[in-house]
Amino acid sequence: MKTYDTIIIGGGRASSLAKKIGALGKKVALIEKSSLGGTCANRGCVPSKLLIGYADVIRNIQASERHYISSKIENINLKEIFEDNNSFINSVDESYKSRLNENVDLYRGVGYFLSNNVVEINNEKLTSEKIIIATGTSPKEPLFEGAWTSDDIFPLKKIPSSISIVGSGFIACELANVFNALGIKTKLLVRGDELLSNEDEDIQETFKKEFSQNIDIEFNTTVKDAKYKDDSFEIILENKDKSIKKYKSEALLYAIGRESNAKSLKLENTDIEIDDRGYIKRDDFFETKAKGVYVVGDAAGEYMLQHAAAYEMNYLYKILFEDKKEPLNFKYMPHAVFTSPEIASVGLTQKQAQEKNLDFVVSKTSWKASAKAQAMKIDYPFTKFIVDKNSYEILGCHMIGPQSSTMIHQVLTVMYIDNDIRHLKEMLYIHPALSETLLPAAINTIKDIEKRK
Ligand SMILES: Cc1cc2nc3c(=O)[nH]c(=O)nc-3n(C[C@H](O)[C@H](O)[C@H](O)COP(=O)(O)OP(=O)(O)OC[C@H]3O[C@@H](n4cnc5c(N)ncnc54)[C@H](O)[C@@H]3O)c2cc1C
Ligand SMILES: NC(=O)c1ccc[n+]([C@@H]2O[C@H](COP(=O)([O-])OP(=O)(O)OC[C@H]3O[C@@H](n4cnc5c(N)ncnc54)[C@H](O)[C@@H]3O)[C@@H](O)[C@H]2O)c1
Repeated sequence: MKTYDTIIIGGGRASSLAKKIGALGKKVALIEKSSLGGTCANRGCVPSKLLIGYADVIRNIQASERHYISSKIENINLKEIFEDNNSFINSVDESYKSRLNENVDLYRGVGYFLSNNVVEINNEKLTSEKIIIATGTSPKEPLFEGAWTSDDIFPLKKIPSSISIVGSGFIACELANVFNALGIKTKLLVRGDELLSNEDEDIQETFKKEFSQNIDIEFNTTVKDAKYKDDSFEIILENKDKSIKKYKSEALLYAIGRESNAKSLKLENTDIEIDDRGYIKRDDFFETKAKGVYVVGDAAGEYMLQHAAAYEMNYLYKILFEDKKEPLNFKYMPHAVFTSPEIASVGLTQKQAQEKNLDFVVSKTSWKASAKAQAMKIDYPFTKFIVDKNSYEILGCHMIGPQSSTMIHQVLTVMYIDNDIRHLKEMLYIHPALSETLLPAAINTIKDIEKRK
């Protein structure tokens, strides 16, 4: 049996953690069953955002008429686009591997527990007083044979001429935007009548209106049957009103959520407990029910976001190696949806603030006061603030419009340092940068609070 200072199971974001611990001169065993870099780098955030880069250029060209410029896309070289993306994906493992140091022993294969502090990998037994589980999630399986999940398009083996995407969350909307922009006939199949149902209702409403202008969406529908025959699916949809629709689509992709990878860990050999969704339980210091065994990132089933996973892993490092004594408390977890239109959000939605019976004001301010925003010649972008009436604390902020994911960082900074919306009113803005749109948004909110005092 080999003894290590730390064993890490799952080499996604945690491969950086392995490198950091190795740099302290400690021996680390890093166990990865697939490609280093995990979901985000190989089949998630990065390759999907690289594709969104192409989609953004196409959307701008398509919208040029707004600026009295006639333009026509002559050709979209799908082969080059996907080859580029595939070659990035093919480089990820090597790139992560090259960053590891001599103290990290990389084991390739599925790691699992024999007991609380013994892990088996490829018939070798490893032990450590510190074991970190960072095994992430996998896509929920498609309901029909031959259908894809997002894992099947990163890398993409065959470019379809048409694709149907089931789902209405982050992945379905981001990918529908990409495929549609690239000129691949795209249909989004939604079982209810909402898109991005976790967003604030005002954001959802504007998003649905704008997004539907580009994307062919079938709401209130279920795939009753899908048979792959002669290079395409024959899809039968049953709508809520029981009507039936039949059509063909070359590809069918399911983006209906993700599930825990905990099953592969043989946790029945340990004291580690899982919750009713199959995610590993932990305390405030990321420790599972087994002493010295920790769980971080998607494997804990809390946020499913790369920035959350990265933050947690850095924090665990501080707990284990830098004497950090306080638990990590994410008061505000931001996210963005990289679609067209783009959304960014942090904190409570209006509905959540109401459910919590908080004493708050809501403001919704168009970006149109800014010349830079006017220059974009689009009407819908706005910022919505939900702010505590007594303390001026920002409880939630929701944006929809170009570069929202960047713009929201100004709000995040205030929330992080000293959460009081009055800072956004008092600070100096470069005129007429897009961020300046936060000034009237803050002024409106504060005016509203003061009116009610
Ligand atoms: C299409 C898509 C787009 C996304 N876009 C974004 C985005 O824009 N922004 C964002 O914040 N998040 C995004 N995410 C989510 C993000 O990818 C995850 O939150 C992040 O990857 C979680 O990191 P992790 O290290 O916890 O897990 P993972 O990256 O999933 O890593 C877990 C690793 O563990 C390995 N593993 C599992 N079980 C075992 C075992 N028993 N033995 C050995 N190895 C094992 C897996 O092979 C994997 O490499 C996206 C996800 C997808 C699917
Ligand atoms: N920009 C980002 O940060 C980003 C991008 C992509 C993914 N992610 C992460 O990846 C996670 C997974 O993304 P996702 O889109 O798969 O999950 P999701 O939870 O965002 O959305 C899943 C959707 O599928 C629908 N659904 C579930 N079962 C269904 C069924 N049987 N038939 C039809 N529809 C069904 C749900 O109603 C929901 O709208 C997200 O939670 C997110 O944290 C983040």
